[in-house]
Amino acid sequence: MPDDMLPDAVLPDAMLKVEGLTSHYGRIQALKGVDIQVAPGELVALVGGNGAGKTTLLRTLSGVQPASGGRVIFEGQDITQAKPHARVKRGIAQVPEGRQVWGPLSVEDNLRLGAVLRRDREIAQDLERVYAMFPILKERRRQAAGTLSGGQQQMLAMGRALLTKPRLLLLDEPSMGLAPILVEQILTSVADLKRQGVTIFLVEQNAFAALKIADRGYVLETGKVVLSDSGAALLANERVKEAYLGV
Ligand SMILES: Nc1ncnc2c1ncn2[C@@H]1O[C@H](COP(=O)(O)OP(=O)(O)OP(=O)(O)O)[C@@H](O)[C@H]1O
Repeated sequence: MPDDMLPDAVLPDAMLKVEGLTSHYGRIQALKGVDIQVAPGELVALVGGNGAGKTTLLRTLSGVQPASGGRVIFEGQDITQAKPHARVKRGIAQVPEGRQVWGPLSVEDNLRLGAVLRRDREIAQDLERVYAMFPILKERRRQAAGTLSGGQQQMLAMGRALLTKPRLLLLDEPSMGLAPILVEQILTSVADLKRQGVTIFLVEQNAFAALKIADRGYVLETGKVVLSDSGAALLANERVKEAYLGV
């Protein structure tokens, strides 16, 4: 393990522990033994270039992509083989790359889809919380989701994930395809969510924006973690600056 990696002992109570995780597409190995930890209440960013394996890692955490080796431990339970819906029930929600909202359905029906696995009666309250966070969604709640802009669809995808009442939110490239001002707005919302107590694992190609709000970060290259440190230290790291920040 390189000197700049955090040893396991630093996070004895990690909410999420990823140990030696591997994943394949046929003969292509996309993840080559990934070790990552996220403590309760943390906002942890994963940055890396095209094809590094970021999306594959998130899909393996949410259970839609099988792991070929290693382990995923969530709140002390081994969930490496658990089905996606079982992980949602345990409190893991993923906001997928490209939003994937249901275009013909209304904004509010999209949000309610996030709550279909819930049995409690607090859904109306949580819906109001999402509307308070993203007032534009309340304004457009009866409108078809497909008519929203890219930034609004990202808010909707985040709102839908929040309706599952997650303890761990997995975000895949929320800034993708958005104008710089919207990137800032979306990532400010992500930082707000952390302040409200949601633990967040944020995958981003926009390394600067992600590391700026992250407590800690990991750099993934060709399926392996090559660096890990606080968000601020990674922003100041020469290798990160050169490869991901264009400075
Ligand atoms: N469905 C697939 N079939 C075969 N290979 C795939 C598939 N999806 C991804 N890969 C390969 O796995 C590796 C990791 O891809 P992945 O999409 O996880 O990277 P990424 O870091 O998310 O990149 P991007 O930012 O471009 O989405 C790449 O080499 C990619 O070509």
